[in-house]
Amino acid sequence: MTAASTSPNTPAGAGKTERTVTGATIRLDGVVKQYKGTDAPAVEKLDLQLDAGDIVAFVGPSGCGKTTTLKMINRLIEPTQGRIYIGDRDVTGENPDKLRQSIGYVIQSGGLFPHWSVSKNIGALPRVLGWDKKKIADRTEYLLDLVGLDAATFADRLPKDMSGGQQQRVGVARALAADPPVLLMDEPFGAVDPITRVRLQDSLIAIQHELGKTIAIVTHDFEEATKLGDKVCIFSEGGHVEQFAAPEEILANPATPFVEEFVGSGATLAHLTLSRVKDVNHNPVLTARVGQSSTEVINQARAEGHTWVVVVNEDGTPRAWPSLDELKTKDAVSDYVDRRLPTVAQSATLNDALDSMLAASQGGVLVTDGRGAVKGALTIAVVMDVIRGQLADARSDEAQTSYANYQDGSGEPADPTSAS
Ligand SMILES: Nc1ncnc2c1ncn2[C@@H]1O[C@H](COP(=O)(O)OP(=O)(O)OP(=O)(O)O)[C@@H](O)[C@H]1O
Repeated sequence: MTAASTSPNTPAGAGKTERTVTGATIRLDGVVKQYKGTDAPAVEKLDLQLDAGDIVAFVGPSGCGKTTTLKMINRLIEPTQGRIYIGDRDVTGENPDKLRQSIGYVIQSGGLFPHWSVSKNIGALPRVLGWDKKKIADRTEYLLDLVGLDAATFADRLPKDMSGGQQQRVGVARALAADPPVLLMDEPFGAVDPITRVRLQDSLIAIQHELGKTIAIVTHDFEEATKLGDKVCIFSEGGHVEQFAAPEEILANPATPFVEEFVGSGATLAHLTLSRVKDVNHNPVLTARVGQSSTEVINQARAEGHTWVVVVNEDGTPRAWPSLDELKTKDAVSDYVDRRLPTVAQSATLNDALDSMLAASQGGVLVTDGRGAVKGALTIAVVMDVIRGQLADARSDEAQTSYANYQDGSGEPADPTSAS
């Protein structure tokens, strides 16, 4: 079930090409949940298949049954009827504690044990499974690196001494500790600020590209759903599936009036969330290291037509982006770190890139790979060009009477072929 294979499909969404899949298919077959003492089921007869290696985002109005559906997969909530399969296993009758050892679970704010260090939190399930100390320590280090935290700095910290975003990263590392094929995430990024949220989303996409788990994620945010989801499942009351499709398909062809209304007037802008930083041209940058001769760097930058450079660490992560005039003030490239440097991952959307520029009051943003190394820069002019193009396309699709072709009083567009 966890053998590596290559997905035969290349679904849209998080920008997939050929990739490793270690996840398992999740299948809900006629699943019903009726809570005791309620008149109507919270989830009525749900049939749903989440393909191995996909991220599936559950969205819909409050109370429609998203969380109930998610928690039935790991049996934190017991279905009233129906069967649930993970891979070939019918898990409906399995011991729930055992089942949960093979399903990662991430909740808002990470849900860490507050009095345990980061490494103790991550090693919790491996210890229950009887792994030896060395294997647990190696796995912890690997996972901290995977979620973008330095093991030497964070392994012994208590959750209270970390930011919300860092705690959430540890929450993801802990959920992946025993290498489960399935990861369930319940509003994982609901409690962090918007910039941290974008970083965590990009991190999840990078992790998913590396691991290929099957991930179900509940979110209130349609934009987040379209960014993360290979497929988005839009629920209405009673766990009724209004549409289950790739985000592009939902935006282009809403299946029901409910979906149309849910997606709403934000649909045009939501298209922006489907354009990724990696899909638009970004400019090359010249990188420099601390201690390099400023004259040398300036000469090279001039020869290549740059007016500024990016000072990077050994691993390629950026420290600062001084102009050539700033470089000139010192003999060697300084070790200054600019804490407000705007960066976006290649998997980020153009919306994210714009947010990042606006938050830093800059006309550009550095583009980084999954591990944070600088790959180039994106300017506001490039983003605006793409937005203009998309808005023009969206408008021409709307086939409405426009200012230019309106004929007085008729309410109809003028016939462009008739002479008047
Ligand atoms: N333990 C419970 N007992 C009775 N009813 C419940 C229980 N838990 C949830 N419900 C009801 O079941 C329905 C679905 O709840 P659920 O939490 O799955 O919705 P949701 O879509 O995740 O909502 P939200 O977005 O607000 O978190 C709601 O009407 C809710 O009030």
